[in-house]
Amino acid sequence: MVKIFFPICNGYFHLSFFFLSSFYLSSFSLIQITVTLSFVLLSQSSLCEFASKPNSASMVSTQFDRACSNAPPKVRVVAKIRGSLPPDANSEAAASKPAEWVSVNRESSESVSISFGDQSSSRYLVDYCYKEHEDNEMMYSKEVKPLISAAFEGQYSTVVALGARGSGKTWVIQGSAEKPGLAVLAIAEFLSVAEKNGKSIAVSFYEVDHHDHAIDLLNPGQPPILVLEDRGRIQFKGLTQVPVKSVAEFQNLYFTASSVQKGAPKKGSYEHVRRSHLGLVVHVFSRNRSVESLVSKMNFVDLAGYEDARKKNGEGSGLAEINKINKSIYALLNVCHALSANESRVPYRESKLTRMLQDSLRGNSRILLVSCMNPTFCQDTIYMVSLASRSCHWIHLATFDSAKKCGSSARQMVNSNKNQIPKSVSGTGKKLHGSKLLENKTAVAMQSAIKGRKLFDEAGHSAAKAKKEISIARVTQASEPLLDKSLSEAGNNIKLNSGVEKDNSFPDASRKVKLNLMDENDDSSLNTSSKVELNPLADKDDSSLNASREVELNPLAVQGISADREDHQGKDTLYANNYSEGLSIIVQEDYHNMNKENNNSSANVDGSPSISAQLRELSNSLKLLYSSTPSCMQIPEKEPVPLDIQMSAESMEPKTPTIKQNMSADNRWDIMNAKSPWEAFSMRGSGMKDSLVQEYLRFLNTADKEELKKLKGIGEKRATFILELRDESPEPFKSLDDLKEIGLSAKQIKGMMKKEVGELFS
Ligand SMILES: Nc1ncnc2c1ncn2[C@@H]1O[C@H](COP(=O)(O)OP(=O)(O)OP(=O)(O)O)[C@@H](O)[C@H]1O
Repeated sequence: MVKIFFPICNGYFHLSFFFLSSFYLSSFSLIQITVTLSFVLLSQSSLCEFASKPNSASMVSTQFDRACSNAPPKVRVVAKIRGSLPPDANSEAAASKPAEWVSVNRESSESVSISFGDQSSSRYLVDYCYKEHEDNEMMYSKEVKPLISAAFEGQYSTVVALGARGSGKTWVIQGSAEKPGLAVLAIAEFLSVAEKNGKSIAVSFYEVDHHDHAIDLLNPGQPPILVLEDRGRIQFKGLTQVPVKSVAEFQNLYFTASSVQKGAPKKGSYEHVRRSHLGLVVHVFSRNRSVESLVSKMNFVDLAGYEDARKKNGEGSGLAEINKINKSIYALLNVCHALSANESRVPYRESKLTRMLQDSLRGNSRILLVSCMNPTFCQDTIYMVSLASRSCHWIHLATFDSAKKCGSSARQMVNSNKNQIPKSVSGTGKKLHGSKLLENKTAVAMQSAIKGRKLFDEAGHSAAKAKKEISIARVTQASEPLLDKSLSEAGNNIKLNSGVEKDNSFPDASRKVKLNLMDENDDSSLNTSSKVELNPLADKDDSSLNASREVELNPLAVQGISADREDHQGKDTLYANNYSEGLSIIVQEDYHNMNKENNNSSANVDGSPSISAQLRELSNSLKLLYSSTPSCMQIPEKEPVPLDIQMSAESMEPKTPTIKQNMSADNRWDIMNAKSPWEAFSMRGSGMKDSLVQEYLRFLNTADKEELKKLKGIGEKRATFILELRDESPEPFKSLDDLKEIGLSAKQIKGMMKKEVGELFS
């Protein structure tokens, strides 16, 4: 028996599954128990589905959201359909039929939805969409000019153009000599206001390449720019600032530097595709140029074109570059999402670009994402728009659902739920943006679910990788409140079969989801193999939860997803992509439903334990099994055995195979097989070096300020900085390379290590 409840609230499928399960409690009797599991399925696909359904309720939501928060949104997302040159000048433009491919629908006074081709059921919510005939001037006066006035009052801001290749990003940011882009138009305004107010303007121009190196384009040939942080203030080592006094001077500088960067390639030519992000920084100074007199900064970022790596045939540097560039695009969108969700941890350190922009993104700064769209069919454009939309419109999507559920009495619902829910599941006790609404239970659950996971990453666009991305640790951790008791203690074999039955209306909120705990048709019942797999989304009934030594929660059955992807390729690829985009499962205790179920179960006539007790038992067991399973075991490869030995071995006693544990940690296996004492000695030496480095990094990640200062090369300033880094990320140093973040060169790091080791023998 399966009951499904959704949606509950806040744009996430909050599914409560009531399972009727059977398992043997003893070899003689079959007792059926009902187990309640509450899953909060937080998935990008579900977000997208809500994005695709911005009906009248979304209007309510957007208005409601804005009404709840007087402050303008931190991240604003607008779309821009690329314009075209006259047909004879640009053949692709001639073929463009935007009206046929991109549809824009007004959803409210503050949002529009975008759909592509005949996929009118998939719509992406953005704040505004500029059509192909609406030029940069229009976008500038509506979106950018207000940010410039704010810049003179100290507000930092960042304008980012993102999109597929050839979607018009450079056109939007830089423009051409005849048709200036946003950056050029902005400089004119900056100069004019600066003159009136006695302020001065300087610019910097850099690129972040696929190696994640930031290169100064106004002073090329120098080592990569270093991003340093001193008492919360970001400083750049190696980034030139050039004062500008006129637009012509700026244009000259800007266009020259960007053409040098691009090596003046023919745009659109595959071999010469630019695979780097371009960043322009406009610094506003109150007096002369100095850190102290910096009033604010405004950034213009022309991201490298997004390209689906799977489309590139073959391997090699091109593929690796695409992957790296895509990764940094996801990193930026993750940051935007974290900021718009007001999360406590913002993953600035995941890419150089986000580090470069860090001080312009945080605090009360504003971000404008311009999602550039190709006017003709382009799958990458759809993907980019969906990501941009989700990076900030998740909150609207969230309220959409609340509004739908609660009608006009949304506020009442919030209040009525208040008492039932923990204030903060995540423990950070932090508010969400504009969020009285989000005080309700599912909002907290949603916030918690968003935390600790990346929204956008490589897996987001790859079904196969999506499976890997769902880490055992994360899901297991998230399941802890529920999975509380020992299965092995209970000594029972329990099978959980779960399946998703998808129909053609998959993207609709009404898609069918079925989870079975008991499947009588499944003849693989009571499998006592050493693997536990909980697979709540599988088309086939081949997933089971078996008592085991190894626990794996796999929310995306590869089979299911691959099939889905293939089915939808072409016509419905978008759904497949959305579906595969890192669908995450966070298992959480839903107090309400749990109580309800407990009430039912407390009436067990056969005197069997209550459902919650049994559930606790079951979950504890899983936890125990998982914790007792060594996480890193490797079985050495078998040596080929000569035939004669094989034959004689048949008569020999069976032997327990040798199992090597954590080989990489101590090289024990290699050392055992070393051919000479010297080889063994060298191996041991390098093993010791590794562990010393690890110890050193662990020290940097955990020691207090006074202890840190005991290290050679770490003074008051660096120690403070290290502690600040730890506020951002609990483990900022994962390799010696990360020490560059605190301004140490590779040579200095080596020297420091040598001194530390030398000390041991002194
Ligand atoms: N509004 C417009 N009007 C006329 N032509 C345009 C417009 N926008 C873009 N184009 C043309 O479209 C082509 C691609 O534009 P652009 O170089 O800006 O794309 P891009 O997204 O920066 O590309 P890449 O990803 O390769 O960096 C260029 O030839 C550009 O001149």
